[in-house]
Amino acid sequence: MKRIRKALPVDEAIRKVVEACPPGKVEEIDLFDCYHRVLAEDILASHSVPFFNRSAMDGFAISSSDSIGATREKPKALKVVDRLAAGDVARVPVTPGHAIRIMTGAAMPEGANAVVMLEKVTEKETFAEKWIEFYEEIEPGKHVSQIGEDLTKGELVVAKGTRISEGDLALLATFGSRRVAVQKQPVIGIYATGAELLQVEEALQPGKIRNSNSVMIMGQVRKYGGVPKLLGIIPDRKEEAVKAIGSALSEVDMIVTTGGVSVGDYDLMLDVYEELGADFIFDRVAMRPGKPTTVAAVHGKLIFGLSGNPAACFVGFELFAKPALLSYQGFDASGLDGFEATIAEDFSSQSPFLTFIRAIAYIEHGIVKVMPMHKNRASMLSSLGQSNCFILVQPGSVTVQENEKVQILLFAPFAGREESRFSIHWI
Ligand SMILES: Nc1nc2c(c(=O)[nH]1)N[C@H]1C(S)=C(S)[C@@H](COP(=O)(O)OP(=O)(O)OC[C@H]3O[C@@H](n4cnc5c(N)ncnc54)[C@H](O)[C@@H]3O)O[C@H]1N2
Ligand code: MOO
Ligand SMILES: [Mg+2]
Repeated sequence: MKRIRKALPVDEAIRKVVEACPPGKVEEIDLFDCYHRVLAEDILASHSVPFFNRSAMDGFAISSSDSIGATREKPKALKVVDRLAAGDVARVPVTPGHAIRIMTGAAMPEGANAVVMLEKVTEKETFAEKWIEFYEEIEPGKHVSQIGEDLTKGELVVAKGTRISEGDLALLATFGSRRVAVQKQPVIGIYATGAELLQVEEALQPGKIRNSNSVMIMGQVRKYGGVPKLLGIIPDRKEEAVKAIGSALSEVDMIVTTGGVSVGDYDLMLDVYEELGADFIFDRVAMRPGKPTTVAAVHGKLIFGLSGNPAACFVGFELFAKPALLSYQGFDASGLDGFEATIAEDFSSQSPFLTFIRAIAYIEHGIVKVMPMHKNRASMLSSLGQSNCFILVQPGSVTVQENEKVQILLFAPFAGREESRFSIHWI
């Protein structure tokens, strides 16, 4: 029986994907492999930082009371009784009239509560005794990093759900977290479909094209923290496709296929999914490009049937596979990350559906501007490389004048264009 395909609004389709997304799993890995992974536990400070009062300068640890009355004309003199490198612990305390030479990061000796910088003293040696003279009063705590001034024991240091940055790595190392609980990265199987497809390295042949979607999806999977698994090209034959996708399902967390989801004679993907026992989440979306995008669940795993047209495939991934990848890694992925931008030229469109126009967003004089790309058909690749966002255009006949506001959806950072750069005023 032929399926009756009803186009779902984009927001509803995204919500349904997120609802159907199985919760991700947690694994424990080495800290040194954690960069950009998603933390699966709260990290609390297991001790204060600093853990001991320490010198913030190379200088001399003194008791500030020994500096009272020091001036250029009447310097104070203290006898130097020891020397401490970072990592040392003082052998003797600082007693009145005495100082200890101390390096940045070394623990403050008992009896000392301030540090005079090396540059602020005159060093003298008399009869093998070392002395310093300095010329100003030193307030208590001067150049001393106090216990817990950075972090106090028990404080939340890195929150569950954080994508671990290089700074977070330093914090985890500080607290001895060599093994870290992180969200598992979803493994995404990628199948291209179509008799016209050649491998990337193959010579062109009449009527054929190279498979460009698979490697593009691979990049998108990596961008959102997944692990891509290229599964190759399947021909437009139902039995082979059922076998190939069916056997791949056990090895991956989700599958993305491209092509074969429209209404053509060789568009068999929906039949293939059906044969695999799929629950269809939707089989058409009220959008352009990517109208025939289909998402189904087979044995609890999501299959994304993206369109074969390169730009439609790209949009389908950004709208529906991205939230699933993020959700699997523990993020709230139910909303779209939209921004408002000022359009840089007049624009008009006519479409019965919400349309995603590839565009370049950049910052000009502190304002987010957006320039639509001109080659915007679903089948066109050329604008995919440079663009970093979609302009969302409502259905119907739409005209936008230069400098009017539009909604954009970013899928890459502001970059790649002179206008996006600005000079830093260093002074
Ligand atoms: N009668 C109708 N025809 C079409 C409709 C429709 O509603 N009625 N929808 C059009 C729309 S919209 C789209 S989008 C496409 C969707 O096509 P499919 O998802 O079925 O994809 P294919 O037919 O397999 O291929 C379409 C196009 O994309 C090229 N392609 C496919 N795979 C790749 C790949 N891996 N790398 C690069 N390019 C690929 C393929 O050669 C075709 O040119 O259907 C419209 N038709
Ligand atoms: O919906 Mo199709 O993706 O416009 O070309
Ligand atoms: Mg087709």
